[in-house]
Amino acid sequence: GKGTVAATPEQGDVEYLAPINIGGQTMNMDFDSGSSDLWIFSTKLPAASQTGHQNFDSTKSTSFKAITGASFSISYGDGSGAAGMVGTDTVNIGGATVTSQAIELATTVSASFVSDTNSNGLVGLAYSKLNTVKPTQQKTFFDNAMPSLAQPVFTADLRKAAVGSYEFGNIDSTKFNGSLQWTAVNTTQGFWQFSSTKFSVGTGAAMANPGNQAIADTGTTLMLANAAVINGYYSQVQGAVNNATVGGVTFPCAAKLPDLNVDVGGNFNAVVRGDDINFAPVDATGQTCFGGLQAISGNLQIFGDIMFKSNFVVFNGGNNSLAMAPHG
Ligand SMILES: NCc1ccc(-c2ccco2)nc1
Repeated sequence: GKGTVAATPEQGDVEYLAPINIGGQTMNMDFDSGSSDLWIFSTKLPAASQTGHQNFDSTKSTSFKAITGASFSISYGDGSGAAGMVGTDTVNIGGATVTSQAIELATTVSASFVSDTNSNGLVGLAYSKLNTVKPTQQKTFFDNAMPSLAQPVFTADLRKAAVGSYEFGNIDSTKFNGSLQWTAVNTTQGFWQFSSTKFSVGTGAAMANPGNQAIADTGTTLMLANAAVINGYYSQVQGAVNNATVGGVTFPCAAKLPDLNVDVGGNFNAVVRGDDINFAPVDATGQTCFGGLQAISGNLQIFGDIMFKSNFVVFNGGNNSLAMAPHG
């Protein structure tokens, strides 16, 4: 089988939401290739946390089964998190269906999830080894769906301020230009991870970024790269400054932003368009803009939605590889 759902950006492309059906109930969810729990807002939450959200009611699903004694607890890089209980139910994403998918019913969620009323949970699409359910770890939707998918793949087609799509089991060649370029991924840490040891800015010379890795993460808004990339890139942007008050690099909104070229797995170069690196104005005057490329320390970079806006991405769970091509 296969399934396709629309991926709709929140205001400002902060995250992309897509509908899934759980035991007959539709929930708009944040698909996250950087984590591996499918958790949902539920009627088990305090009433105040449920306000404004779609809340899954397990008592209204005839196919829901609790997993006695199972629980989950997850925290994300941005400090947000959720925890609760676990059951199984039928999950249908655009036609791709898993009859006994572990669904994690939140009994507590952090404040930033409560206030993000467009999102009613996450669909984790990284490797199942990262799943937080105890005492028995559970599988992701993609792992469970794979054997019945026409191809063992899912694709992300995320667009700047426009509706895109997530697709399971099929690669829609009308959604990208040219040919897909492939790399193997390193699954050791449970991410869709690859090396990225070179980069260039605009038409500039390639610069080394030795020992660096990156993950493809649809659940992170920005593109988080190490100091070498940040300095190499923003040294080419007139008026770019590290603005501690705002919390990152800003530049004049009128700045002409060069493309960023990053090596993927030593196999190909991915282009992140300059226009996609202009993330948003920092205030209503629209004079100063916040960069979509921001710093992260260490050598595991996080290529989030900013990278996906320039590239159609295929995740192949059959042979643990990943492909990219410019959007069509
Ligand atoms: N990268 C995982 C992830 C996704 C969303 C969120 C989030 C916090 C508040 C609203 O959304 N946090 C982390």
